[in-house]
Amino acid sequence: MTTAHTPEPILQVHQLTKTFAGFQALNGVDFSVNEGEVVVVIGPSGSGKSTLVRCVHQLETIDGGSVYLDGELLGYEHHRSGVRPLTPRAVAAQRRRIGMVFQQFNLFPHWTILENVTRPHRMSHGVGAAEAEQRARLLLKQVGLEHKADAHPRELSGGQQQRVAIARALAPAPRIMLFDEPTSALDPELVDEVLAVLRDVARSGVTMVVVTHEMEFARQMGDRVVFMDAGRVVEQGTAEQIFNHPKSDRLKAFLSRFRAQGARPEEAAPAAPDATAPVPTEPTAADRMQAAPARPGRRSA
Ligand SMILES: Nc1ncnc2c1ncn2[C@@H]1O[C@H](COP(=O)(O)OP(=O)(O)OP(=O)(O)O)[C@@H](O)[C@H]1O
Repeated sequence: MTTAHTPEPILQVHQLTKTFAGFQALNGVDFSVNEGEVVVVIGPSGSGKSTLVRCVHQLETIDGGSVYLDGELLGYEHHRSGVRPLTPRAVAAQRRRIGMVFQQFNLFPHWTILENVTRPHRMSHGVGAAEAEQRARLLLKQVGLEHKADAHPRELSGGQQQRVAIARALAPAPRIMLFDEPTSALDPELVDEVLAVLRDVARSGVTMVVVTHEMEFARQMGDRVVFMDAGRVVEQGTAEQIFNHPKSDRLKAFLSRFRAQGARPEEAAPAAPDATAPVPTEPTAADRMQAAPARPGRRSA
C-alpha cells in the first residue's frame, strides 16, 4: 500500500496580523504557496496586499501569527518560554532565501547594469566575481537586456530598469520570489514588457507571489488567485473560480468595478497556457519585445 504524499508548502503564513498605529492592516491572514506555484494576490487599494508580502520578507515586524519558509519559522526562534526574535544576522540570512521586486526598481545609478546584478549577489551571498558575472549575463539575456550590460540605469526606460531589478532578485536563485506591484510605477506603454518577463519567469518554474492590479495577468498566470479585502483573505481559488465563479459579494463587487472601468477579465485574457507545453518552444520575453511594439494604455487599474 502506498501513502499519498503531499509536499509541504514552501511558504506558510498562519493568522498573520499587522497593525499600523492602531490601524489593522492584516487581520488573521492564512496563506500558503507550494513549490513552483504562481500565486497572484489581488484586492482593492489598502486591503493589505503589500503589507502581506512585506511581512513575509521581514521588512515589517509582525504583530501576531507566524510565517514559515521551508518549514522554518521566520524572524523568531523557539525558546523554552515560547519564541523570541532572531538576531538581525539570522534574519538577514533568512531573507537571502527570498527574492523581492518592488514598485520602484531602486537601481544604483553609478553602477552599470551588470554591476547592479552582480554586486548585490556577491555582497550578500559571497559568490566569486566570475560566477556572479556568468549568472548575471544569463539573467540579463533572459530579461532581454544582455546588450545593456555596460549601460547605466539612466540610459534605460523604467520598464527596462524593472527588468534589471527582476534579474537582480533572481541572481541568488531564491526559494521564492515576491513581486509587490511590479508594474504600478510604470508608464502604461511599459507595462507589457515587464509582464512578459514575469510570464517567462513563472514558466521557468520559479515559485512566485505576485501582488498586482493587472487582472489579465492574474487570470492567465495565477495557478491560484488570492483575493484580499480589509486585511483578510476573503476568497482564493483557481483563476477560473475567482474570475468566472466568484462567491463572495466583496469579490463580485471588486470584479464588477474592473469591468465598469473597461477591463473585462473574462474577455481580455486568452486561455490559460498549457503547462505541459515544452518550455523551449515559448518565445522568450526578448523575442516578444522585438516582435511586437508596445501596446499603449492597457493598464486596468
Ligand atoms: N508604514 C505604514 N504606516 C501606516 N499605515 C500603513 C503603512 N503601510 C501600510 N499602511 C496602511 O495599511 C493598509 C494596507 O496597505 P497596503 O499597502 O498593504 O495595501 P495594498 O492592498 O497593497 O494597497 P495598494 O493596492 O493601494 O498598494 C493601508 O490602509 C495603508 O495605508
